[in-house]
Amino acid sequence: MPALVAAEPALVTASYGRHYLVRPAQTGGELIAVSRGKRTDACVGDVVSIRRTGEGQAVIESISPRRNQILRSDQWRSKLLAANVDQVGVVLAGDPPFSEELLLRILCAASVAGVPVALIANKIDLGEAHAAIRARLDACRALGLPVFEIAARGSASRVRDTLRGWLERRTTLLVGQSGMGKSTLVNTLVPDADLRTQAISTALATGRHTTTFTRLFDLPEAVATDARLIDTPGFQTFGIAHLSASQLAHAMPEFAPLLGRCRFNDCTHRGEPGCAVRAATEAGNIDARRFQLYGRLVEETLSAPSRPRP
Ligand SMILES: Nc1nc2c(ncn2[C@@H]2O[C@H](COP(=O)(O)OP(=O)(O)OP(=O)(O)O)[C@@H](O)[C@H]2O)c(=O)[nH]1
Ligand SMILES: [Zn+2]
Repeated sequence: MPALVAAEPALVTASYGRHYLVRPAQTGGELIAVSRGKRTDACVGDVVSIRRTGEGQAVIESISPRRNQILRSDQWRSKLLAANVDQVGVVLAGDPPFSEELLLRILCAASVAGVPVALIANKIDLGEAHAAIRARLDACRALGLPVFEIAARGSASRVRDTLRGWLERRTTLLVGQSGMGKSTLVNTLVPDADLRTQAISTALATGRHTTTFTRLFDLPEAVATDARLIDTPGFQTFGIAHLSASQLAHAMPEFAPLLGRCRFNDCTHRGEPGCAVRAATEAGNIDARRFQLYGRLVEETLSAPSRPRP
């Protein structure tokens, strides 16, 4: 049957299971979309080709090539968080204490995707808890990661002033362990986020009004110019089964000058004799905590029976 409706480009602005919201480039607004056939792997940030099927509805026919994609995966399946982003912001806090292992997983996934990361240390009003993570934040700064310090529940204008320059003219993927205050931050940056979330919940019939889906917001001009924010549900795990041991080693910036200097070409920098990375750690030139966490991640990658390749 010939197609009666022309295909048009659109941006995926929300995803929940097989249901999407898409914004047609020509008309703006939002349509509810499903993907055609069995391929349901569009994600927020994708540029897709759609065809309208009825009032406010469309099918996704194809996905444009991505310039990058951030995904998490276990040994069985991988889950796309977002595509075509300029940067990742990791929200963390001292209370509850953030997991440094979880942070390293995100850093590795973003590094392999070629996407820069900044840390957003929240809840600085909790003086003691914030002081407790300061040394770890400094270790990240020493590796070249920007670290912003905010109190999302405090002054909105201060939060905006701190983040504006970093947000402007970019698409930012915001991720975080549950409880770090990411929702509070999103509401500070996008004042009508809750209302819009409810509208999306209704449209996608998610049945819940919390962030159980990923969505893209345009930041108000008053907050940041030409900026988009992709909010993801908070998580407690972040699988990186799609990464190889070598990719993990290359995702550690402090290993870079040492790679190729170990005795064995295929050194995984755990227990092998003549390992230059381990020697540097023992000499105090590499942060021992990060080296230890890296070892854990490599162990997990090497013991995974098979890795899904996206
Ligand atoms: N003291 C303090 N508490 C904050 C701040 N920002 C957020 N919180 C609190 O931290 C708790 C978690 O905040 P949420 O914004 O719900 O956290 P979330 O990271 O979105 O958590 P999930 O919904 O589980 O993903 C809430 O009780 C917030 O009120 C802050 O700047 N200072
Ligand atoms: Zn080595």
